[in-house]
Amino acid sequence: MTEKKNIAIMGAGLVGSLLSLYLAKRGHKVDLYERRPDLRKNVIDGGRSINLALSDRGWRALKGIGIEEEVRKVSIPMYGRMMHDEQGKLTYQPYGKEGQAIYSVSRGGLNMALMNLSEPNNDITYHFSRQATDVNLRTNEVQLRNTETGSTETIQPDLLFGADGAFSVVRGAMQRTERFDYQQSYLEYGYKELTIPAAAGGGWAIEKNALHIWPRGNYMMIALPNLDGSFTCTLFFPYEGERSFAAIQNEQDLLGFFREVFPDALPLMPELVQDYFEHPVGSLVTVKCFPWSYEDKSLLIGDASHAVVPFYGQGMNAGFEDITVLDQMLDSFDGENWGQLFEAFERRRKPNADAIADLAVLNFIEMRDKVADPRFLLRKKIEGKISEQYPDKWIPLYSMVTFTDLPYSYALETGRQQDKIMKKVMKHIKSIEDYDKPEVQKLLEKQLVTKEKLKKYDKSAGLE
Ligand SMILES: NC(=O)C1=CN([C@@H]2O[C@H](COP(=O)(O)OP(=O)(O)OC[C@H]3O[C@@H](n4cnc5c(N)ncnc54)[C@H](OP(=O)(O)O)[C@@H]3O)[C@@H](O)[C@H]2O)C=CC1
Ligand SMILES: Nc1ccccc1C(=O)C[C@H](N)C(=O)O
Repeated sequence: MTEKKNIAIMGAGLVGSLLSLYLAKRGHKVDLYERRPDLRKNVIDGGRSINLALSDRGWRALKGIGIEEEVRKVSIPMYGRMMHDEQGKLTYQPYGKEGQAIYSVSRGGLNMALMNLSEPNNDITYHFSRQATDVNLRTNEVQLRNTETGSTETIQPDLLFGADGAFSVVRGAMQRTERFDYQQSYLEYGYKELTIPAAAGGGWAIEKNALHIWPRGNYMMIALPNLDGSFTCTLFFPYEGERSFAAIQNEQDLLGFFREVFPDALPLMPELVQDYFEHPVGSLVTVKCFPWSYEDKSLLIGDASHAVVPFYGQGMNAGFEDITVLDQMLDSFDGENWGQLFEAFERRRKPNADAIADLAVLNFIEMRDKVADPRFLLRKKIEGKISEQYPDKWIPLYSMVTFTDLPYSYALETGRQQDKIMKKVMKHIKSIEDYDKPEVQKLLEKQLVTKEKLKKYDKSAGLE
C-alpha cells in the first residue's frame, strides 16, 4: 500500500476537481486551492466560457469515479455539424457512425457536479479564494493569498499538483529552473460569447442535437445547445483587418455585419448588441512546455502543462485523459519513487499533448472554411464509406480523436497518411456513387493502411 500523502492541488477547475477524487480514492489527503470563490455560491463573471464538448476520453475518466451517468443526464448529444451558409441554407455532416456524438455540457455545471461529489469525502478539502502567488519548488512551499481578506499563508504539502490552468503559477516557478522548455503562441483571432435564447414557446430555436457552424472563410460563429433551450454562440474573429473586432465600432457596424453574413442567426439573437459590447474578447493561446514535473515534489497537469485552442473540443478531454493515464500508472506504482513516476508520466503524455495542440489549430481551418466546401463534405462521406468497408483498417481522423483512446500522436500521424491517400482517391470521385468504381476500389486496396500497421503504434505514448 502506497504511503498516505498530504497532497495540494492548485486550481479547482475541471481537472483539479476530478484529480482530487482519483487521489483520495487511493487514500491520500487532498487539499485544493482555488483563486475564485466557490462557484456554487457565486455567479462567476459571464461572457467568457466556450461550451465544452465531452467525448470518449472525457467520459472514460468520469466513468472511473462513477459519475458518467449523472453527467450524461445534464449533457446534450450533438451528432454532427450543422452548417449555415450566407443565405441561411443548411448542410449537415455527421461526426461519426450512427449514434456517435459529442456532448455539450456547461463548464460551471460540470465543475459543480465534481465539487459536490468531492465535498462529502473527508479526505478532500476545498479552499476557495486562495490564490497561489509563489512556489518554492525545492522546499515545496506555496505562498497563498486570500483574495477576500488579503491575508497570506504558506503551505508545504508532500506533493504538489499544478492544475492551475493556462497561466499556471506552478509552471511559472518551473520556468525559472534550468533547461525548462517553454513555448506560448497566440492566434491572431479572439472570441466573443453571444447567445441565442430559448424559443418563445420554450425549446430550442434551431436544431438541438447539433453543433452549429456559420463558416465564413477566415472567421466563423458556432453555437452549442444548453439544457434551458438556449445556445451559447461564440464568434471567432480576427483582432485586426477589414472584417475584425477592430472594424466593429458601434451598433450600426455590428448589425450591418450580422445582417450581411449571419442573416439567419440575427433574428434569433435579441441580446446581440448588449452581449457584444458587454462581453470581453477572449484570447486563444497554445502552451507547450517540458518537463512537467520537479523532482519527486510537483507535477503539472491539464492546461497548466498543455493549453490548447478550443477548436477540437478536446482541451478538457485531454486533461481528463491525463488523469486516467496517471491513475493507470498508479496501479503499478510501488509508492516509493514519485519522481520516477512523474517522469514516466510526462514522457508518455507529452507527444500526445503536442499532437492535440496541433490538431486543434488545424481543426479551426476545417471549421471556419473547409466545411463550407461541398468537395470537403463529399470527401468526408467517402471516408465514411471506406471506414464501413474496412473497419479494421480505416478509422477517420476525427473519430480516432473523438471516439477512441488511441494516442493523439498516433491519430495525427495516421491522419497525415490518410490525407495522402484521400488526395489520390478524390481524383476519381465526382459523386458518392463513384466510390464503387473499380479504379477507386483498386486504389484503396493498394493504398490502405494495413490492419497490422494500424495496430502498430507506440503504446508507451498513450493508453494501454
Ligand atoms: N469553457 C471554458 O470557458 C473553459 C474551459 N476550459 C476547459 O477546461 C479544461 C481543463 O482545464 P484545467 O486544466 O482544469 O484548467 P482551468 O483553467 O479550467 O482551471 C484552473 C483553475 O485554477 C484557477 N487558478 C489559476 N491560477 C491560480 C492560482 N494562482 N491559484 C489558485 N488557483 C488558480 C483558475 O482560476 P481562473 O479561471 O480564474 O484562472 C481555474 O479555476 C481546458 O482544457 C479547457 O478545455 C478551461 C478554461 C475555460
Ligand atoms: N467545443 C468546441 C468549442 C469551440 C470550438 C469548437 C468546439 C468543438 O467541439 C468542435 C467540434 N469538435 C467540431 O470539430 O465540430
